[in-house]
Amino acid sequence: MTAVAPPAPAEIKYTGQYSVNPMDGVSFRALCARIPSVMKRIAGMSWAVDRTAVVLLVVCQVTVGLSAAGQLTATSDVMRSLFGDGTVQERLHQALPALIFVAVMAALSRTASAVSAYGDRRITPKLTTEADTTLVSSVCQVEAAAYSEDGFHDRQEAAEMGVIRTHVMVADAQQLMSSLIQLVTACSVLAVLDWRLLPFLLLAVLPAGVGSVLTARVDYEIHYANIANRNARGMMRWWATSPKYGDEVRANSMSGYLLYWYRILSQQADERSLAAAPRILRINLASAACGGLFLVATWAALYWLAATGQIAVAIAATAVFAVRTTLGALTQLVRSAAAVFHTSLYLGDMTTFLDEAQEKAPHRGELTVRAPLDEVCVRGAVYHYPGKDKPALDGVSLTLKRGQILALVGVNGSGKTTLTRLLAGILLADEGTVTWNGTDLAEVDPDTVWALTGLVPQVFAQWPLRLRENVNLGQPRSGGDVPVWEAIDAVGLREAVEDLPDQLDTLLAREIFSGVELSGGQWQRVACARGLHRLPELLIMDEPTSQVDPEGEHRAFETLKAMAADRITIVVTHRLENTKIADEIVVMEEGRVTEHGTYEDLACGDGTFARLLALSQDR
Ligand SMILES: Nc1ncnc2c1ncn2[C@@H]1O[C@H](COP(=O)(O)OP(=O)(O)OP(=O)(O)O)[C@@H](O)[C@H]1O
Repeated sequence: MTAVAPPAPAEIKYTGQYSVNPMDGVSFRALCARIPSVMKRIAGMSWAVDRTAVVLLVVCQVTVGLSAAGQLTATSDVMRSLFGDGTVQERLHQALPALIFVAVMAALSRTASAVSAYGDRRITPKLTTEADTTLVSSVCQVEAAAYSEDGFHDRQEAAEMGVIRTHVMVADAQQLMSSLIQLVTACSVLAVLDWRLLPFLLLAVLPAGVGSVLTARVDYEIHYANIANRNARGMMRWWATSPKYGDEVRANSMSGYLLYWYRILSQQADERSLAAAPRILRINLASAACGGLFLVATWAALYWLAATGQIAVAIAATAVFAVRTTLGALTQLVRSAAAVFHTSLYLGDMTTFLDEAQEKAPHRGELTVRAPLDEVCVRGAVYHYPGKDKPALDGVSLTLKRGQILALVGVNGSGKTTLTRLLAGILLADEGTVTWNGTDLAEVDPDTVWALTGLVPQVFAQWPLRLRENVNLGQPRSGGDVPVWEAIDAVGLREAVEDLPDQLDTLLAREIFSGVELSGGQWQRVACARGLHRLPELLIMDEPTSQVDPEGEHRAFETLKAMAADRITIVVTHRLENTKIADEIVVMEEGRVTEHGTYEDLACGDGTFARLLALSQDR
């Protein structure tokens, strides 16, 4: 077999309504004007997580600033004494108190800086956790339809960067504050010495500030252009490295192609970064050249003032310190302002996404539904997935009564899963209604619906939790472990669980130290046990036994029959023999119900069900 070179992955572009970089066309002034509002937001977020630490930070910043002013003023006294009259010993003796004061101020400044770093360490982890959990909970709470919207996941990826930036946010804001305070104090001292030096100094650092903001903007542009690549790369990384898919990757010799794909995606992102490098170099060179020029002018002005006798040599010597302190504070100020600005870009994405998630959270109504659930009724339901012209459901009507088992069958893509999502209120119909006990789900608080629902989906989660929580999903029923064992018995898993090292306490995640892995069928039995453990009013099982052996499957369906009287049960299945347990079978085709009846009616008829049944027995 000749090896064929693999096709390169398509260039992924972040497109659609949200693909426009929010920074495009925004003026430099507008960019700088964002900084105070970002500082306010950072202060607000920090205040919310740790007020004491915020107060500590402010006190420390003020202390650092005041001690800088004290050091400068005392330095001026030291210089005056050193350049004054008398012997060297006398002049040194005279300068001693001011020197001691400088040392005390320096110690105070260092201590305040250390305490301030402590304050930062107190706030930052809480802030990051807060931002992270807010993001996760917002995504968990959006209407399920939002997941199908174009670019939703990409915007979530962009928002993740805002969370990551919270690591440095407080440190950046704190440096900005501290350099601002130091600057004000140093400038005041310098102004008292000779105000004519100030404009030169400002001009010396301004180009660095402009350069930093422009560089931050270019960085963000690259970040924005790479969002889709990062998103796809992250998913690919997980799928390629997760042990769950390790066999498939190896036995199908996929590693080569996956790595090739992963590398190309990374290279596409790198190319964008490299293309921007010359722009950043030009910005940095220009800002360094302008800054250097003005700095030379500052020193020249100082020299000229001293040489022409306009300021005393002692003052000029102090001015050297003041210029250095001011320069340091100014440089720090522009750097941290640029960093805060940089952070603001990512925080902007995060808050935009959180606002979007808030908008997409269910706003359905205040009505509630309560057990017992006697009837679920679908009337003329139509549903389109976002961006799709063809409806996934096209005018479905049916009524389900308490105690009834309904089987949903049909070819792949005929709309069975979508119908179950509407019945459980996960999706709302575009047209028509779904009612529970006569109440339209569009007006009901969805939490009250889901409190009465148990869903075993086709693709179920394998939670990295202990076995107990994998069954009760962290919602234990009264009776301790008894109901958990009952659910485990109902799916025939007791023996396997008893063999586990810690039984119900066993962690089901091979990737985590001391965790164990179950077989595919055992995992599916656990998923079924979850649905049964909830004793729901509406139980939906979508292909619940596709990986389970015949004995387990038989047992699961026997259990369903035994439990059916107290609920409405829906089973989606391609194994048509299993539909014998159903009181009614509904056959779906292209989003419509085309046949319904009992197994005997449909099997003896000449419709789709009979055709599919014959095919399933034709071996
Ligand atoms: N999240 C989604 N976003 C967009 N389209 C979707 C989504 N889920 C399903 N669809 C589309 O809706 C149609 C019905 O899908 P559905 O999953 O309901 O079919 P099904 O009958 O359950 O199929 P299967 O037997 O394969 O499970 C299909 O055309 C499918 O492509």
